[in-house]
Amino acid sequence: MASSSLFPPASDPDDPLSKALQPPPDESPDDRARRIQQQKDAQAISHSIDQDIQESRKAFERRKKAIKILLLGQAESGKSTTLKNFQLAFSPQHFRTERAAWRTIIQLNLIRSIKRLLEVLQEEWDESAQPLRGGGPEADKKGKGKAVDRSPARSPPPPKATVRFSTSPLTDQHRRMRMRLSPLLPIEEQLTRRLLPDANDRLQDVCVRAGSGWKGLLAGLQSPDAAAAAGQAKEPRRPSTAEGRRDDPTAVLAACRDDIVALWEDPVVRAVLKRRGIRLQDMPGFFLNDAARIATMNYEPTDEDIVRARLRTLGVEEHRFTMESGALPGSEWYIYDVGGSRNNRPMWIPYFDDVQAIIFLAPLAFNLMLEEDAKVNRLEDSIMLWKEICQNPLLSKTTLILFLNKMDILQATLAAGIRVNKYVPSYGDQPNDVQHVTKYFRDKFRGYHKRLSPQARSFYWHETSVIDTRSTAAILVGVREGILRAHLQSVNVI
Ligand SMILES: Nc1nc2c(ncn2[C@@H]2O[C@H](COP(=O)(O)OP(=O)(O)OP(=O)(O)O)[C@@H](O)[C@H]2O)c(=O)[nH]1
Ligand SMILES: [Mg+2]
Repeated sequence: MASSSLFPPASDPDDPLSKALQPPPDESPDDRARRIQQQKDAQAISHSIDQDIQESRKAFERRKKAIKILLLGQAESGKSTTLKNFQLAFSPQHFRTERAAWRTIIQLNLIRSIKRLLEVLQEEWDESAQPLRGGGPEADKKGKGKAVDRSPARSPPPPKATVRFSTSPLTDQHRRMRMRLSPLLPIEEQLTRRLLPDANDRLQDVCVRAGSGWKGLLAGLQSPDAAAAAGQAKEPRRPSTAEGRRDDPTAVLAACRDDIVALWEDPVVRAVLKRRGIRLQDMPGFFLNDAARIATMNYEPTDEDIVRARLRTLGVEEHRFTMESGALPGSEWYIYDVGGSRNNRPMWIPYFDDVQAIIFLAPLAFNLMLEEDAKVNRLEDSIMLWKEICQNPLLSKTTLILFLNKMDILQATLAAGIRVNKYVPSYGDQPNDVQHVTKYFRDKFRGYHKRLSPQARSFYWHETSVIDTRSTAAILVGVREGILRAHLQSVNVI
């Protein structure tokens, strides 16, 4: 131990170090007291180093024995949402301690939708006053096949065509509402900059860097009354100053509540959105339908709100939790949640040789393109990623579990009459319904798994809508038991 080597026993008079440490023969009482104090301090430091080493050793052993799961899939596939379902189902107490931080994220998600709505209205005003390229406002979106146009407000097209857009049905009343909502606009930028100070380009949506302590930062950002009320709000909250904090969205949202609700429910606005082919409902982190509940001083996120909140992941986040119930309660699990966009993918590799299972999220988004590359179809990208994972030799013994996620969106897409064979010609004239479409793509994933896996392994898959916490909890119980069984088999316990 470090403590014994620092202070050799006094009984060894020949030891050179002991000799060097001997007090001088003419030591004064003050010097003696100082020397003894220094020895005590050094001993305390040494003891705390010993403890740290022991703790690290224990943590290392714990991690070695723990079950580790890696969540993979492209951006927006639902990895972080699956993680939240895991926490909610198996570690609910811990999940709920983070409610205060999620409150701000949900408010920012709502503000983002309002911002997009106002951008659309602005485009409508601009275009109603200016000449347009032939083909109308939808012409440049068709090729992309995007259900939602999430691009920032674009400048009006160059005035080289002859077609004039009809006069906008929007009125002065709409302009006044937009004016009153304008204080919301800078909030997102201000808060996002605080969460990610080194971001230099325009941020697509709310994101945080892994391990940046954003939950603590966000919980701390709320005004004292907001923080006090988050958790057990009994009294309606008041902002701590007349204006509230400049970057605490609560007071500004509450002041804008009636206008937000009125604008979103306005039939003229809905008609404009429909005509322009924009479905804000499909944006990640869509909360406009809940604006009346959220834009209040004492808003408390529900579990479902937290699960639906959109927060882009950057890098790799490690989440450790202890099972609060079920088989092996008290067992430790590590879940690694990764950023799915292309520039994040190289960061996945260091985690490959140390995980027991991968949950791969693949939404059957056959009609959407990647946000980071509008030329690449999302489903093609998912299949390409799946192939890489299946054939990776580092993962040959890893259990792969496929979640065909966002089944609710697939259902809505097919119900809206969007045909698969328009985007995937090989689908041919098979029925355009959920059952056939799911089977077609599931068989593709299964085929690649069988053909490319370096050694035979079972194919596990689930159809999921991970924003539905109830059905997801049932699926996760099965997933957890399966992973546990495979883990115990691999260490020869069963
Ligand atoms: N309708 C629907 N929305 C979903 C589903 N799963 C996830 N979402 C939403 O899709 C958005 C993206 O989900 P995330 O879990 O943040 O995606 P991610 O894979 O972690 O994305 P990155 O962190 O960017 O890699 C969120 O707004 C979710 O609420 C689903 O099954 N159905
Ligand atoms: Mg994520």
